[in-house]
Order: sequence, then structure tokens, then C-alpha cells
Amino acid sequence: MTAPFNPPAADLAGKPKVTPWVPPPTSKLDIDWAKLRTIDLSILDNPDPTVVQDLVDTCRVAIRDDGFIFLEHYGISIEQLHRQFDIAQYLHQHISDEDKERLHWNPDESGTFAGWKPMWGWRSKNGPVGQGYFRQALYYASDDVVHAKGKGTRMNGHCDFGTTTMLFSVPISSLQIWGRDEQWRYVPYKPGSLVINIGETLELVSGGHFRATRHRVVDPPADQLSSDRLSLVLFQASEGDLRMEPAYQSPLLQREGCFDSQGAYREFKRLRERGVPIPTNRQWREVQIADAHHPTDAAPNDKIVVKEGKRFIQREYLGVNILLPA
Ligand SMILES: O=C(O)CCC(=O)C(=O)O
Ligand SMILES: [Fe+2]
Repeated sequence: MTAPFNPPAADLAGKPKVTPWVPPPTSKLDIDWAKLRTIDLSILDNPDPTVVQDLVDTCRVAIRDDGFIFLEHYGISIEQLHRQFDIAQYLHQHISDEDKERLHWNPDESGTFAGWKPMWGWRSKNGPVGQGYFRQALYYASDDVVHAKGKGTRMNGHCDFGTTTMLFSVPISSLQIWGRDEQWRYVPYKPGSLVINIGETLELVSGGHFRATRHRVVDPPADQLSSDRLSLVLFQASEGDLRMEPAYQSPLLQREGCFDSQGAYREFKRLRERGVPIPTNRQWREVQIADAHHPTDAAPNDKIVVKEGKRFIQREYLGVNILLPA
């Protein structure tokens, strides 16, 4: 049984009055949505062990094959969830120019990924230490200048470098995942649910049993182009000093060994075989954050390679080659 989430009341004295966020309309277009499995946590309370076992089996397949999973009935009501959107909307509507400047994302000095980021034209240079954090992002309605500069991409294709990421499912469809059939597909909206996205650290630690799936953010479908998109995301941190190594002592790896078909795990295995030192969690995320580019900026570490007629972006971090669909 999940413990009830019981935050302080919204109308406590001294709290600002926050206007409710109204979910924008979903896309009515006929879209070939990504098909994700759902983990309904309330099933864990079911007295029938076969029903619970079914959930466990679904979970295992979703973790290994999809890496993107809907989570439902996790102990937070849709009203409580929407309050987080109210607050995010309030933040973006009320933040002053002075606070934008004071809190401007400055990884070189703050050493974190947190901070206010403009629509484009990020100032970051080098050396940030990415920690787990909660992000309230506002993707503005499609803008001709940004569209032309970024060619419709709002965040370049990537795998999250941490353990798990919790994305609040949102009505404006911009998030796309790269399927096993090498096609980008939009993630559909499932009101009130969280989209759990497995990151590279977990793929590595689990010896490839958990799949980190590539994803990106693009302009929404044609009927949503004029809507702003609020996106609330919780990134889970990992211990910076740990090496990006599988947890060989885990009962699962002892029993089944490592699962060799996947991205990050396979790349790191090659590194080990070549005798190159395995980076720590901190080194791995720092090198990636330092290289994070807004799609409107040049990305000097990117190389285009063509494999079997398909164009890929190749990046190289600490001797590991990352291949992303272009
Ligand atoms: O805004 C989204 O839906 C996804 C953002 C994302 O993939 C990221 O920040 O890592
Ligand atoms: Fe991501």
C-alpha cells in the first residue's frame, strides 16, 4: 500500500494565490503513437498472487525491452499532480527579469544543472556536476526563428545519464522515443500518470537488463503548434564516485549474467575489453552535460555517419562512442 501523499493545503495563510493550470487540448490527429506498457502499482495490493505475478512479469518486459513505462496509481491524485502544474505555470508567469538574471543557469560557477534557462542561447561552457533535480520547463509555442534554427527539434536525441527519470505525462505531445524498429514515435498522453524513463547508469549497473531508451523533444503535431508546453521532470541522481560498472554481486546478474544486446552496457564492455579505465558516474554525466547543446547551437563534438543508408550522429565521450539517430 502506497503511503498517502499529504502536502500542506494550497490556501494556507501567506501562500500566493495560484491560478489553476488548464490542461490544453490533446492532439486530434491520427498519430502512430509509441506503445508503452503500464505498471499499475495498486495491483501490488491484490490478494491474488497470480495477478501480482502478472504485474511483475509486465514490469520485467517493460524494463528490458522498452525503457519507457507508464506508472499509474502511485499514491498521488490527479488533483495533487495538477497542483504541480499550477505552481510551474505560476513560476513561469511571475519570475522577474531580475530573478532570471540572478538565477541564470551557470554550470561553471554553480556546478549543477539547475538554474533558469532561456528559450535558447544557453551560456553554459564546461565543468558542471549534474545532480538529481526537479525541473519545471516551459517549451514556448512553436516560434518561426527557433523552428528554423533548430529544424523543429527542441531537445536533441539522448539517453538520460542518471538512474531513472520521472516525466509527468503532459497533453502537448513533443516527447518522442526511438523504437527498436528505428522509428521516432510520440509518447501519448495518459492523464495523471508518470512516464518512467530508464537512464544509462541503471542500464550499466543492471548489466543491460534495464534499457536506457533514446528520446528527444520536437515540435508537437500540427494541431498543437500554437500551445505552450509545460513539462515537469524529476531526474534521479546517482553516487558520483561509483564506477560505471555492472553490480556483478546482484542475485539477478549472478543468476542470469549480463544482457549483451544494449547500448550503454555494450559500449562500456568494449571499453573494459580495450583496457580503458571505466569512468565514474560523475565523470560520465559531467562530460555529457558539458557537451549539452540546445538544438539551435552548433555541436562541435557531433559527427554525422551513415550506416546502412541511415544518418546517425556520432559523439565520443571518454573513449565511448555514442550513436544517435540524426
Ligand atoms: O520534456 C520532456 O518531455 C523530456 C525532456 C528530456 O528528455 C530531458 O530533459 O532529459
Ligand atoms: Fe531526457
